[in-house]
Amino acid sequence: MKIKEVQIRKMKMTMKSPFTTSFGTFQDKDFLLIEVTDELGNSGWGESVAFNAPWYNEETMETNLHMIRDFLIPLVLEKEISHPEEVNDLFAPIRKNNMAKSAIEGAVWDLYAKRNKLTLTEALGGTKDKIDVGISIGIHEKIEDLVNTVQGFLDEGYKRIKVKIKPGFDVEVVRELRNQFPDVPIMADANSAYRLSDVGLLKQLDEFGLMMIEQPLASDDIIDHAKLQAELQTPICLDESIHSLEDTRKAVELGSTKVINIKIGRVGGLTEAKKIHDYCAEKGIPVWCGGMLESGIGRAHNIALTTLPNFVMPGDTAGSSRYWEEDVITPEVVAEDGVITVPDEYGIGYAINWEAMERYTVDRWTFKA
Ligand SMILES: O=C(O)CCC(=O)c1ccccc1C(=O)O
Ligand SMILES: [Mg+2]
Repeated sequence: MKIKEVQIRKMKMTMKSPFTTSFGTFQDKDFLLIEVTDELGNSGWGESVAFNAPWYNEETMETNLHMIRDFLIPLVLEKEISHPEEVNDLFAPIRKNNMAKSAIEGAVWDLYAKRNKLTLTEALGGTKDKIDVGISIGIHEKIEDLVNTVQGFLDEGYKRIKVKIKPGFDVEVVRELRNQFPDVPIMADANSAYRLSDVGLLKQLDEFGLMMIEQPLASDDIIDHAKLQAELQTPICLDESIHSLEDTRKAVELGSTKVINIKIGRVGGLTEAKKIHDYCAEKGIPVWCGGMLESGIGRAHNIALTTLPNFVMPGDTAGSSRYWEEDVITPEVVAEDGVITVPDEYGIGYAINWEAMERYTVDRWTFKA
């Protein structure tokens, strides 16, 4: 197939409620959507998960716009691509900028699946028709408010509770949650808020039987995480530190991580995500799919990825209604009793809600050969 046209849409959506992590609060989401069109008129969609500010990683919506427009689109336009795995090779001359690459690569996967009358799940080799999902809950000023929020999501049926922690909002919070919810699978995500010297404090979390602690130490570290894991009973799960299969291999070999959170954008696309999945399956490392507060487009990609067999733990892919008054896809993603039914339409499996799509679009650019 040949990519004849690429369109970038700049989107502006506002989440129903603010989401606070150790590095800042999100509510307004400005992000990019990509639509690629082939010579037969088929189209595929991808989402850039870069945020407005470079808090989670160094990319932003604006750096992604620059990379996509000035470097990545020229590498795919008019190229003969027989399989989306080739997009990685086309992008190889460009260093990093994984979220920008992933936005286009994801669109090419959707296009490829639709053109070949496959679901994205089938194109990836996924094996599930339903996936279990958990929910990620931001930092709340008051522990009692957090307890109420957790109870609400448990009532909706989410299979696992992830809470954000940071220094000063950690041991007591987890203790209270464990008291209130003795049997619920709970995990904590620190988003790199601690140093190895906090080992004493982090060890105090061991008594609460957390499923795992996500990214306790620096986003560029795998050495100190290995030292920390040797001291902790709670399994460490790396998020920010993993950008590729190579990073995964090194972290697993060092013993820095016992679980991996795979985010498609962070690793540069579905092809690399699948490679990480396959490697972890071989090594007996369970994986789950992380989230970046995506719109329905990115969410649909996450669902398809999660159908691969070694996604054995509930991910952060909650239903659309957890984030948005109205999503850009139809039907919206629905989590019923913590289970999402994998769509059976071709490609990402959801149609565009054009009315919402246009309403949330603030700018757009079209590129042709
Ligand atoms: O619901 C989601 O999409 C996941 C939310 C989440 O935990 C998160 C949100 C923004 C930035 C980083 C993270 C994270 O997984 O670390
Ligand atoms: Mg995380």
